[in-house]
Amino acid sequence: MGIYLLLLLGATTALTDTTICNAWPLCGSGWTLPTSVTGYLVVGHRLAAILVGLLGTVTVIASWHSRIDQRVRTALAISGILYVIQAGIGAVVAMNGESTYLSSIHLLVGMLIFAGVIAALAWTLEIETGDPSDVPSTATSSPDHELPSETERNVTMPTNSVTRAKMTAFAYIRLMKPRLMWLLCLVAFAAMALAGTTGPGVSWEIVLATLGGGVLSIGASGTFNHVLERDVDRRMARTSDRPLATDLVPVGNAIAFGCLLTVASLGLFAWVNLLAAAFGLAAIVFYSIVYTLILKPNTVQNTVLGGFAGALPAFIGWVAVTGEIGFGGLALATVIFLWTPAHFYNLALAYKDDYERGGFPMLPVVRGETATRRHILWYLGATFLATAVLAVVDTLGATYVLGSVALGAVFLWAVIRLHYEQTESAAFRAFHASNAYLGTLLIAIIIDTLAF
Ligand code: HEM
Ligand SMILES: CC(C)=CCC/C(C)=C/CC/C(C)=C/COP(=O)(O)OP(=O)(O)O
Repeated sequence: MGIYLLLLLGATTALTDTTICNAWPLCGSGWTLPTSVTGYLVVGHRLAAILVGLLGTVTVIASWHSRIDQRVRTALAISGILYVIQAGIGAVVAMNGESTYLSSIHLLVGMLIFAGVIAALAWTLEIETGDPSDVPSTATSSPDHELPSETERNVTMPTNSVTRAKMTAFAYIRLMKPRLMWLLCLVAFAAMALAGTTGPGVSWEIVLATLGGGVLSIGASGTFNHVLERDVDRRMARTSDRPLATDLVPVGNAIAFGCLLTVASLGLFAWVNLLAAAFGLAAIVFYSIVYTLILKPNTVQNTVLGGFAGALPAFIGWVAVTGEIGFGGLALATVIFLWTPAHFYNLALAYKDDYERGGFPMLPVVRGETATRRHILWYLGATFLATAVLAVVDTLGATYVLGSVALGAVFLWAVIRLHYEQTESAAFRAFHASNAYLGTLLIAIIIDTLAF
Protein backbone atom coordinates (compact mmCIF):
# COMPACT_ATOMS: atom_id res chain seq x y z
CA MET A 1 0.00 0.00 0.00
CA GLY A 2 2.95 2.29 0.63
CA ILE A 3 4.13 1.85 -2.94
CA TYR A 4 0.58 2.36 -4.24
CA LEU A 5 0.44 5.61 -2.23
CA LEU A 6 3.77 6.69 -3.75
CA LEU A 7 2.56 5.87 -7.27
CA LEU A 8 -0.58 7.95 -6.83
CA LEU A 9 1.15 10.86 -5.10
CA GLY A 10 3.88 10.85 -7.74
CA ALA A 11 1.50 10.61 -10.70
CA THR A 12 -0.88 13.31 -9.45
CA THR A 13 1.95 15.79 -8.88
CA ALA A 14 5.19 14.95 -10.70
CA LEU A 15 3.74 14.80 -14.18
CA THR A 16 1.68 17.91 -13.75
CA ASP A 17 3.49 20.59 -11.82
CA THR A 18 6.96 19.91 -10.48
CA THR A 19 7.74 23.63 -10.42
CA ILE A 20 5.49 23.88 -7.38
CA CYS A 21 8.05 22.64 -4.84
CA ASN A 22 11.33 22.63 -6.65
CA ALA A 23 13.82 22.14 -3.81
CA TRP A 24 14.93 19.50 -1.30
CA PRO A 25 13.79 18.38 1.22
CA LEU A 26 10.97 20.96 1.35
CA CYS A 27 10.12 23.92 -0.91
CA GLY A 28 11.48 27.42 -1.61
CA SER A 29 14.96 27.63 -0.08
CA GLY A 30 14.74 23.98 0.90
CA TRP A 31 13.18 24.49 4.31
CA THR A 32 10.00 26.42 3.43
CA LEU A 33 6.62 24.76 3.89
CA PRO A 34 4.41 24.30 0.81
CA THR A 35 1.77 26.93 0.09
CA SER A 36 -0.74 24.77 -1.82
CA VAL A 37 -2.41 21.35 -1.65
CA THR A 38 -0.27 20.19 -4.59
CA GLY A 39 2.82 21.36 -2.71
CA TYR A 40 1.82 19.21 0.27
CA LEU A 41 1.27 16.25 -2.08
CA VAL A 42 4.80 16.74 -3.46
CA VAL A 43 6.31 16.90 0.03
CA GLY A 44 4.09 14.00 1.15
CA HIS A 45 5.52 12.00 -1.75
CA ARG A 46 9.08 12.62 -0.52
CA LEU A 47 8.22 11.76 3.09
CA ALA A 48 6.36 8.61 2.04
CA ALA A 49 9.32 7.65 -0.19
CA ILE A 50 11.65 7.72 2.85
CA LEU A 51 9.27 5.73 5.08
CA VAL A 52 8.42 3.17 2.39
CA GLY A 53 12.14 2.91 1.56
CA LEU A 54 12.88 2.01 5.20
CA LEU A 55 10.03 -0.52 5.33
CA GLY A 56 11.15 -1.98 2.00
CA THR A 57 14.75 -2.33 3.24
CA VAL A 58 13.54 -4.23 6.32
CA THR A 59 11.33 -6.44 4.11
CA VAL A 60 14.14 -7.28 1.65
CA ILE A 61 16.61 -8.05 4.46
CA ALA A 62 14.00 -10.16 6.30
CA SER A 63 13.26 -12.10 3.10
CA TRP A 64 16.95 -13.02 2.72
CA HIS A 65 17.15 -14.22 6.31
CA SER A 66 13.96 -16.28 6.19
CA ARG A 67 13.30 -19.62 4.52
CA ILE A 68 10.96 -17.98 2.08
CA ASP A 69 10.59 -19.17 -1.52
CA GLN A 70 13.39 -18.13 -3.92
CA ARG A 71 10.93 -16.45 -6.35
CA VAL A 72 9.63 -14.22 -3.55
CA ARG A 73 13.15 -13.25 -2.52
CA THR A 74 14.14 -12.44 -6.11
CA ALA A 75 11.02 -10.37 -6.77
CA LEU A 76 11.62 -8.36 -3.60
CA ALA A 77 15.32 -7.91 -4.39
CA ILE A 78 14.56 -6.63 -7.92
CA SER A 79 11.98 -4.22 -6.49
CA GLY A 80 14.56 -3.09 -3.91
CA ILE A 81 17.23 -2.37 -6.55
CA LEU A 82 14.70 -0.54 -8.71
CA TYR A 83 13.68 1.47 -5.63
CA VAL A 84 17.20 2.83 -5.25
CA ILE A 85 17.31 3.79 -8.96
CA GLN A 86 13.86 5.30 -8.56
CA ALA A 87 14.99 7.47 -5.63
CA GLY A 88 17.81 8.82 -7.84
CA ILE A 89 15.43 9.66 -10.70
CA GLY A 90 13.04 11.29 -8.21
CA ALA A 91 15.81 13.44 -6.74
CA VAL A 92 16.87 14.64 -10.24
CA VAL A 93 13.26 15.52 -11.09
CA ALA A 94 12.82 17.33 -7.75
CA MET A 95 16.00 19.40 -8.14
CA ASN A 96 15.87 20.15 -11.88
CA GLY A 97 12.17 20.80 -12.33
CA GLU A 98 9.68 19.41 -14.78
CA SER A 99 10.79 16.90 -17.43
CA THR A 100 7.98 14.89 -18.98
CA TYR A 101 10.48 12.28 -20.14
CA LEU A 102 12.04 11.70 -16.69
CA SER A 103 8.65 11.87 -14.94
CA SER A 104 7.29 9.19 -17.27
CA ILE A 105 10.32 6.95 -16.59
CA HIS A 106 9.76 7.60 -12.87
CA LEU A 107 6.14 6.42 -13.14
CA LEU A 108 7.13 3.38 -15.22
CA VAL A 109 9.86 2.27 -12.78
CA GLY A 110 7.39 2.81 -9.90
CA MET A 111 4.93 0.50 -11.65
CA LEU A 112 7.66 -2.17 -12.03
CA ILE A 113 8.51 -1.91 -8.31
CA PHE A 114 4.82 -2.33 -7.47
CA ALA A 115 4.51 -5.34 -9.82
CA GLY A 116 7.49 -6.99 -8.07
CA VAL A 117 5.93 -6.52 -4.63
CA ILE A 118 2.53 -7.82 -5.78
CA ALA A 119 4.26 -10.87 -7.32
CA ALA A 120 6.05 -11.49 -4.01
CA LEU A 121 2.75 -11.18 -2.11
CA ALA A 122 0.86 -13.44 -4.54
CA TRP A 123 3.52 -16.17 -4.39
CA THR A 124 3.77 -15.94 -0.60
CA LEU A 125 0.00 -16.23 -0.20
CA GLU A 126 -0.18 -19.14 -2.60
CA ILE A 127 2.58 -21.02 -0.76
CA GLU A 128 0.94 -20.36 2.61
CA THR A 129 -2.71 -20.88 1.69
CA GLY A 130 -2.87 -22.74 -1.65
CA ASP A 131 -4.31 -26.22 -1.77
CA PRO A 132 -2.30 -28.54 -4.05
CA SER A 133 -5.22 -30.99 -4.08
CA ASP A 134 -7.55 -28.27 -5.35
CA VAL A 135 -8.14 -30.08 -8.61
CA PRO A 136 -10.97 -28.55 -10.58
CA SER A 137 -13.87 -30.72 -11.61
CA THR A 138 -13.84 -31.80 -15.23
CA ALA A 139 -17.58 -31.57 -15.84
CA THR A 140 -18.79 -28.07 -16.66
CA SER A 141 -22.46 -28.96 -16.83
CA SER A 142 -24.93 -31.14 -15.01
CA PRO A 143 -27.36 -32.22 -17.70
CA ASP A 144 -29.01 -34.76 -15.42
CA HIS A 145 -29.86 -32.11 -12.82
CA GLU A 146 -33.59 -32.18 -12.17
CA LEU A 147 -35.32 -29.05 -13.39
CA PRO A 148 -38.47 -27.99 -11.55
CA SER A 149 -41.58 -28.80 -13.53
CA GLU A 150 -43.77 -26.02 -14.93
CA THR A 151 -46.33 -26.41 -12.12
CA GLU A 152 -43.60 -26.49 -9.46
CA ARG A 153 -42.00 -23.28 -10.63
CA ASN A 154 -45.11 -21.22 -11.34
CA VAL A 155 -45.68 -18.37 -8.91
CA THR A 156 -49.19 -18.16 -7.51
CA MET A 157 -50.53 -14.72 -8.40
CA PRO A 158 -52.43 -12.92 -5.61
CA THR A 159 -56.10 -12.28 -6.27
CA ASN A 160 -55.96 -8.67 -5.06
CA SER A 161 -55.41 -6.56 -8.18
CA VAL A 162 -53.24 -3.90 -6.45
CA THR A 163 -50.92 -6.55 -4.98
CA ARG A 164 -50.80 -8.25 -8.39
CA ALA A 165 -49.91 -4.98 -10.14
CA LYS A 166 -47.19 -4.30 -7.56
CA MET A 167 -45.74 -7.77 -8.00
CA THR A 168 -45.69 -7.39 -11.78
CA ALA A 169 -44.09 -3.94 -11.57
CA PHE A 170 -41.35 -5.30 -9.26
CA ALA A 171 -40.81 -8.18 -11.68
CA TYR A 172 -40.18 -5.75 -14.57
CA ILE A 173 -37.87 -3.65 -12.39
CA ARG A 174 -35.96 -6.80 -11.45
CA LEU A 175 -35.52 -7.63 -15.15
CA MET A 176 -33.58 -4.36 -15.48
CA LYS A 177 -30.91 -5.52 -12.98
CA PRO A 178 -31.19 -2.33 -10.88
CA ARG A 179 -28.45 -3.39 -8.44
CA LEU A 180 -25.80 -2.89 -11.13
CA MET A 181 -26.97 0.60 -12.02
CA TRP A 182 -25.46 2.85 -9.35
CA LEU A 183 -21.88 1.85 -10.04
CA LEU A 184 -22.18 1.82 -13.83
CA CYS A 185 -23.82 5.26 -13.69
CA LEU A 186 -20.99 6.48 -11.45
CA VAL A 187 -18.52 5.26 -14.11
CA ALA A 188 -20.30 7.29 -16.79
CA PHE A 189 -20.62 10.32 -14.50
CA ALA A 190 -16.92 10.22 -13.55
CA ALA A 191 -16.01 9.96 -17.25
CA MET A 192 -18.19 13.00 -18.00
CA ALA A 193 -16.61 14.96 -15.14
CA LEU A 194 -13.10 14.12 -16.39
CA ALA A 195 -14.04 14.96 -19.98
CA GLY A 196 -15.59 18.25 -18.86
CA THR A 197 -12.18 19.52 -17.78
CA THR A 198 -10.72 19.08 -21.26
CA GLY A 199 -13.21 21.23 -23.14
CA PRO A 200 -16.04 23.70 -22.81
CA GLY A 201 -17.55 21.98 -19.75
CA VAL A 202 -20.67 19.86 -19.31
CA SER A 203 -24.31 20.89 -19.26
CA TRP A 204 -26.75 19.25 -16.84
CA GLU A 205 -28.98 18.30 -19.80
CA ILE A 206 -26.16 16.20 -21.27
CA VAL A 207 -25.43 14.61 -17.88
CA LEU A 208 -29.08 13.71 -17.27
CA ALA A 209 -29.68 12.39 -20.78
CA THR A 210 -26.50 10.26 -20.66
CA LEU A 211 -27.31 8.82 -17.23
CA GLY A 212 -30.93 8.25 -18.29
CA GLY A 213 -29.74 6.48 -21.44
CA GLY A 214 -27.32 4.46 -19.29
CA VAL A 215 -30.02 3.31 -16.86
CA LEU A 216 -32.33 2.32 -19.73
CA SER A 217 -29.56 0.50 -21.65
CA ILE A 218 -28.52 -1.48 -18.57
CA GLY A 219 -32.24 -2.29 -18.15
CA ALA A 220 -32.50 -3.38 -21.78
CA SER A 221 -29.44 -5.64 -21.71
CA GLY A 222 -30.39 -7.01 -18.28
CA THR A 223 -33.83 -7.90 -19.64
CA PHE A 224 -32.37 -9.65 -22.71
CA ASN A 225 -29.95 -11.49 -20.38
CA HIS A 226 -32.93 -12.76 -18.34
CA VAL A 227 -34.71 -13.88 -21.51
CA LEU A 228 -31.70 -15.75 -22.90
CA GLU A 229 -30.76 -17.42 -19.60
CA ARG A 230 -34.25 -18.30 -18.36
CA ASP A 231 -33.69 -22.07 -18.65
CA VAL A 232 -30.29 -22.13 -17.05
CA ASP A 233 -31.46 -19.68 -14.33
CA ARG A 234 -33.91 -22.38 -13.17
CA ARG A 235 -30.98 -24.70 -12.44
CA MET A 236 -29.16 -22.25 -10.19
CA ALA A 237 -30.27 -21.52 -6.61
CA ARG A 238 -29.28 -17.84 -6.89
CA THR A 239 -31.35 -17.22 -10.00
CA SER A 240 -34.19 -19.74 -9.83
CA ASP A 241 -36.68 -17.16 -8.52
CA ARG A 242 -36.13 -14.70 -11.39
CA PRO A 243 -39.29 -13.42 -13.12
CA LEU A 244 -38.72 -15.40 -16.32
CA ALA A 245 -37.46 -18.51 -14.55
CA THR A 246 -40.73 -18.60 -12.58
CA ASP A 247 -42.87 -17.60 -15.59
CA LEU A 248 -44.07 -14.52 -13.70
CA VAL A 249 -43.42 -12.47 -16.84
CA PRO A 250 -44.20 -14.03 -20.26
CA VAL A 251 -41.16 -14.25 -22.59
CA GLY A 252 -42.88 -12.23 -25.33
CA ASN A 253 -43.62 -9.38 -22.92
CA ALA A 254 -40.03 -9.37 -21.66
CA ILE A 255 -38.68 -9.19 -25.23
CA ALA A 256 -41.05 -6.30 -26.01
CA PHE A 257 -39.99 -4.58 -22.77
CA GLY A 258 -36.29 -5.01 -23.66
CA CYS A 259 -36.89 -3.58 -27.16
CA LEU A 260 -38.78 -0.61 -25.71
CA LEU A 261 -35.93 0.12 -23.28
CA THR A 262 -33.39 -0.20 -26.12
CA VAL A 263 -35.24 2.30 -28.32
CA ALA A 264 -35.70 4.73 -25.42
CA SER A 265 -32.04 4.52 -24.36
CA LEU A 266 -30.70 4.90 -27.90
CA GLY A 267 -33.06 7.83 -28.42
CA LEU A 268 -31.61 9.60 -25.37
CA PHE A 269 -28.02 8.79 -26.34
CA ALA A 270 -28.66 9.96 -29.94
CA TRP A 271 -29.98 13.26 -28.56
CA VAL A 272 -26.59 13.64 -26.84
CA ASN A 273 -24.60 12.64 -29.93
CA LEU A 274 -24.36 9.79 -32.44
CA LEU A 275 -21.08 8.40 -31.10
CA ALA A 276 -22.65 8.02 -27.64
CA ALA A 277 -25.57 6.18 -29.27
CA ALA A 278 -23.14 3.91 -31.18
CA PHE A 279 -21.34 3.00 -27.94
CA GLY A 280 -24.70 2.53 -26.19
CA LEU A 281 -25.79 0.09 -28.89
CA ALA A 282 -22.41 -1.67 -28.70
CA ALA A 283 -22.82 -2.05 -24.90
CA ILE A 284 -26.32 -3.56 -25.22
CA VAL A 285 -25.27 -5.95 -28.02
CA PHE A 286 -22.05 -6.89 -26.21
CA TYR A 287 -23.70 -7.72 -22.89
CA SER A 288 -26.88 -9.30 -24.28
CA ILE A 289 -25.42 -11.32 -27.15
CA VAL A 290 -21.60 -11.51 -27.12
CA TYR A 291 -21.25 -12.02 -23.34
CA THR A 292 -24.49 -13.86 -22.50
CA LEU A 293 -24.73 -16.14 -25.53
CA ILE A 294 -21.13 -16.61 -26.66
CA LEU A 295 -18.60 -15.90 -23.89
CA LYS A 296 -20.36 -16.84 -20.65
CA PRO A 297 -21.29 -20.44 -21.54
CA ASN A 298 -18.19 -21.23 -23.63
CA THR A 299 -14.95 -19.84 -22.26
CA VAL A 300 -13.20 -19.49 -18.92
CA GLN A 301 -12.12 -16.04 -20.12
CA ASN A 302 -15.81 -14.93 -20.05
CA THR A 303 -15.23 -12.61 -17.08
CA VAL A 304 -12.08 -10.98 -18.47
CA LEU A 305 -13.65 -10.37 -21.89
CA GLY A 306 -16.97 -9.43 -20.26
CA GLY A 307 -15.08 -6.51 -18.72
CA PHE A 308 -15.41 -4.75 -22.09
CA ALA A 309 -19.16 -4.35 -21.42
CA GLY A 310 -18.45 -2.69 -18.08
CA ALA A 311 -15.78 -0.46 -19.62
CA LEU A 312 -18.12 0.91 -22.29
CA PRO A 313 -19.98 3.31 -19.91
CA ALA A 314 -16.62 5.10 -19.47
CA PHE A 315 -16.48 5.65 -23.24
CA ILE A 316 -20.14 6.64 -23.34
CA GLY A 317 -19.62 9.27 -20.62
CA TRP A 318 -16.47 10.63 -22.25
CA VAL A 319 -17.84 10.86 -25.82
CA ALA A 320 -21.12 12.35 -24.54
CA VAL A 321 -19.10 15.41 -23.55
CA THR A 322 -16.28 15.57 -26.09
CA GLY A 323 -17.72 13.77 -29.14
CA GLU A 324 -14.47 11.77 -29.48
CA ILE A 325 -12.35 9.25 -27.58
CA GLY A 326 -9.63 10.71 -25.35
CA PHE A 327 -6.95 9.72 -22.83
CA GLY A 328 -9.15 10.11 -19.71
CA GLY A 329 -11.94 7.93 -21.16
CA LEU A 330 -9.47 5.25 -22.25
CA ALA A 331 -7.65 5.26 -18.90
CA LEU A 332 -10.91 5.01 -16.92
CA ALA A 333 -12.18 2.22 -19.20
CA THR A 334 -8.92 0.33 -18.55
CA VAL A 335 -9.43 0.69 -14.78
CA ILE A 336 -12.95 -0.81 -15.04
CA PHE A 337 -11.78 -3.56 -17.42
CA LEU A 338 -9.02 -4.70 -15.02
CA TRP A 339 -11.19 -4.28 -11.92
CA THR A 340 -13.97 -6.54 -13.31
CA PRO A 341 -12.23 -9.92 -12.69
CA ALA A 342 -11.11 -8.77 -9.21
CA HIS A 343 -14.80 -7.95 -8.59
CA PHE A 344 -16.56 -10.95 -10.07
CA TYR A 345 -14.17 -13.84 -9.25
CA ASN A 346 -15.19 -13.35 -5.59
CA LEU A 347 -18.82 -14.10 -6.49
CA ALA A 348 -17.66 -16.94 -8.73
CA LEU A 349 -15.98 -18.46 -5.64
CA ALA A 350 -19.06 -17.92 -3.45
CA TYR A 351 -21.41 -19.43 -6.08
CA LYS A 352 -18.97 -21.99 -7.48
CA ASP A 353 -21.34 -24.97 -7.08
CA ASP A 354 -24.25 -23.00 -8.47
CA TYR A 355 -22.28 -21.98 -11.58
CA GLU A 356 -21.17 -25.57 -12.01
CA ARG A 357 -24.83 -26.69 -11.86
CA GLY A 358 -25.64 -24.08 -14.48
CA GLY A 359 -22.89 -25.46 -16.71
CA PHE A 360 -20.84 -22.24 -16.81
CA PRO A 361 -17.05 -22.54 -17.15
CA MET A 362 -16.28 -19.98 -14.44
CA LEU A 363 -12.67 -19.78 -13.25
CA PRO A 364 -13.11 -21.65 -9.91
CA VAL A 365 -15.05 -24.41 -11.70
CA VAL A 366 -12.46 -24.87 -14.44
CA ARG A 367 -9.14 -23.97 -12.77
CA GLY A 368 -9.92 -24.35 -9.07
CA GLU A 369 -10.21 -22.01 -6.10
CA THR A 370 -6.48 -21.54 -5.47
CA ALA A 371 -5.95 -20.28 -9.04
CA THR A 372 -9.00 -18.01 -8.71
CA ARG A 373 -7.69 -16.36 -5.55
CA ARG A 374 -4.36 -15.82 -7.31
CA HIS A 375 -6.14 -14.19 -10.28
CA ILE A 376 -8.09 -11.89 -7.93
CA LEU A 377 -4.84 -10.58 -6.45
CA TRP A 378 -3.16 -10.14 -9.84
CA TYR A 379 -6.13 -8.24 -11.27
CA LEU A 380 -6.33 -6.14 -8.12
CA GLY A 381 -2.65 -5.22 -8.61
CA ALA A 382 -3.26 -4.43 -12.29
CA THR A 383 -6.24 -2.24 -11.32
CA PHE A 384 -4.06 -0.29 -8.87
CA LEU A 385 -1.52 0.28 -11.66
CA ALA A 386 -4.21 1.50 -14.06
CA THR A 387 -5.50 3.95 -11.41
CA ALA A 388 -1.94 5.30 -11.09
CA VAL A 389 -1.85 5.94 -14.86
CA LEU A 390 -5.25 7.64 -14.63
CA ALA A 391 -3.82 9.83 -11.85
CA VAL A 392 -1.71 11.76 -14.37
CA VAL A 393 -4.90 13.52 -15.49
CA ASP A 394 -4.31 17.12 -14.36
CA THR A 395 -7.42 17.57 -12.25
CA LEU A 396 -6.97 14.53 -10.01
CA GLY A 397 -5.40 15.31 -6.64
CA ALA A 398 -5.74 14.82 -2.89
CA THR A 399 -9.25 13.29 -2.79
CA TYR A 400 -8.35 10.77 -5.49
CA VAL A 401 -5.10 9.78 -3.75
CA LEU A 402 -6.63 9.46 -0.27
CA GLY A 403 -9.82 7.71 -1.44
CA SER A 404 -7.96 5.21 -3.63
CA VAL A 405 -5.38 4.36 -0.98
CA ALA A 406 -7.88 4.08 1.90
CA LEU A 407 -10.40 1.87 0.09
CA GLY A 408 -7.64 0.13 -1.87
CA ALA A 409 -6.22 -0.95 1.51
CA VAL A 410 -9.64 -2.30 2.53
CA PHE A 411 -9.96 -4.20 -0.77
CA LEU A 412 -6.43 -5.66 -0.50
CA TRP A 413 -7.03 -6.62 3.14
CA ALA A 414 -10.29 -8.38 2.17
CA VAL A 415 -8.49 -10.28 -0.61
CA ILE A 416 -5.68 -11.35 1.74
CA ARG A 417 -8.28 -12.49 4.32
CA LEU A 418 -10.01 -14.43 1.53
CA HIS A 419 -6.76 -16.36 0.96
CA TYR A 420 -6.59 -17.42 4.62
CA GLU A 421 -10.28 -17.91 5.40
CA GLN A 422 -11.50 -19.47 2.14
CA THR A 423 -15.16 -19.17 3.15
CA GLU A 424 -18.25 -17.91 1.36
CA SER A 425 -18.49 -14.93 3.71
CA ALA A 426 -14.85 -13.99 3.03
CA ALA A 427 -15.64 -14.07 -0.70
CA PHE A 428 -18.69 -11.80 -0.20
CA ARG A 429 -16.59 -9.44 1.91
CA ALA A 430 -14.00 -9.14 -0.88
CA PHE A 431 -16.83 -8.66 -3.43
CA HIS A 432 -18.34 -5.79 -1.41
CA ALA A 433 -14.87 -4.32 -0.87
CA SER A 434 -14.39 -4.33 -4.66
CA ASN A 435 -17.56 -2.26 -5.11
CA ALA A 436 -16.67 0.09 -2.25
CA TYR A 437 -13.19 0.65 -3.71
CA LEU A 438 -14.41 1.44 -7.22
CA GLY A 439 -17.32 3.54 -5.93
CA THR A 440 -14.99 5.63 -3.73
CA LEU A 441 -12.47 6.05 -6.55
CA LEU A 442 -15.21 7.29 -8.91
CA ILE A 443 -16.69 9.68 -6.32
CA ALA A 444 -13.17 10.99 -5.64
CA ILE A 445 -12.71 11.64 -9.38
CA ILE A 446 -15.98 13.56 -9.42
CA ILE A 447 -15.06 15.61 -6.33
CA ASP A 448 -11.54 16.42 -7.56
CA THR A 449 -12.71 17.45 -11.02
CA LEU A 450 -15.85 19.38 -10.05
CA ALA A 451 -14.98 20.88 -6.66
CA PHE A 452 -11.34 21.95 -7.10
C1 HEM B 1 -17.92 -9.74 -16.61
C2 HEM B 1 -18.36 -8.71 -15.93
C3 HEM B 1 -19.20 -8.82 -14.69
C4 HEM B 1 -19.82 -9.90 -14.15
C5 HEM B 1 -19.83 -11.32 -14.66
C6 HEM B 1 -20.52 -9.44 -12.98
C7 HEM B 1 -21.32 -10.24 -12.19
C8 HEM B 1 -22.09 -9.81 -11.16
C9 HEM B 1 -23.07 -10.60 -10.50
C10 HEM B 1 -23.41 -12.05 -10.82
C11 HEM B 1 -23.65 -9.84 -9.55
C12 HEM B 1 -24.79 -10.22 -8.61
C13 HEM B 1 -26.01 -9.71 -9.27
C14 HEM B 1 -27.26 -10.00 -8.54
O1 HEM B 1 -27.27 -10.85 -7.67
O2 HEM B 1 -28.25 -9.35 -8.92
C15 HEM B 1 -23.02 -8.56 -9.60
C16 HEM B 1 -23.34 -7.50 -8.79
C17 HEM B 1 -22.89 -6.24 -8.99
N1 HEM B 1 -22.02 -5.81 -9.95
FE1 HEM B 1 -21.02 -6.98 -11.27
N2 HEM B 1 -20.31 -8.12 -12.82
C18 HEM B 1 -19.53 -7.69 -13.84
C19 HEM B 1 -19.12 -6.40 -14.07
C20 HEM B 1 -19.54 -5.32 -13.34
C21 HEM B 1 -19.22 -3.96 -13.66
C22 HEM B 1 -18.37 -3.53 -14.84
C23 HEM B 1 -19.80 -3.20 -12.70
C24 HEM B 1 -19.76 -1.71 -12.54
C25 HEM B 1 -18.78 -0.95 -12.92
C26 HEM B 1 -20.48 -4.07 -11.79
C27 HEM B 1 -21.16 -3.66 -10.67
C28 HEM B 1 -21.89 -4.47 -9.85
C29 HEM B 1 -22.69 -4.01 -8.73
C30 HEM B 1 -22.82 -2.58 -8.25
C31 HEM B 1 -23.32 -5.12 -8.21
C32 HEM B 1 -24.34 -5.15 -7.07
C33 HEM B 1 -23.67 -5.27 -5.76
C34 HEM B 1 -24.67 -5.40 -4.63
O3 HEM B 1 -25.83 -5.64 -4.87
O4 HEM B 1 -24.23 -5.24 -3.51
N3 HEM B 1 -20.29 -5.35 -12.21
N4 HEM B 1 -22.07 -8.58 -10.59
C1 LIG C 1 -24.38 0.75 -20.77
C2 LIG C 1 -24.51 -0.72 -20.67
C3 LIG C 1 -25.60 -1.41 -21.36
C4 LIG C 1 -23.62 -1.39 -19.96
C5 LIG C 1 -23.71 -2.82 -19.78
C6 LIG C 1 -22.63 -3.14 -18.88
C7 LIG C 1 -23.04 -4.11 -17.86
C8 LIG C 1 -24.48 -4.38 -17.58
C9 LIG C 1 -22.08 -4.69 -17.18
C10 LIG C 1 -22.33 -5.68 -16.18
C11 LIG C 1 -21.65 -6.90 -16.60
C12 LIG C 1 -22.31 -8.12 -16.23
C13 LIG C 1 -22.02 -9.13 -17.23
C14 LIG C 1 -23.04 -8.35 -15.10
C15 LIG C 1 -23.81 -9.54 -14.67
O1 LIG C 1 -23.28 -10.77 -14.98
P1 LIG C 1 -24.22 -11.98 -15.38
O2 LIG C 1 -25.21 -11.55 -16.39
O3 LIG C 1 -23.37 -13.13 -15.73
O4 LIG C 1 -24.95 -12.24 -14.00
P2 LIG C 1 -26.11 -13.26 -13.67
O5 LIG C 1 -25.46 -14.57 -13.44
O6 LIG C 1 -26.66 -12.65 -12.43
O7 LIG C 1 -27.07 -13.27 -14.83
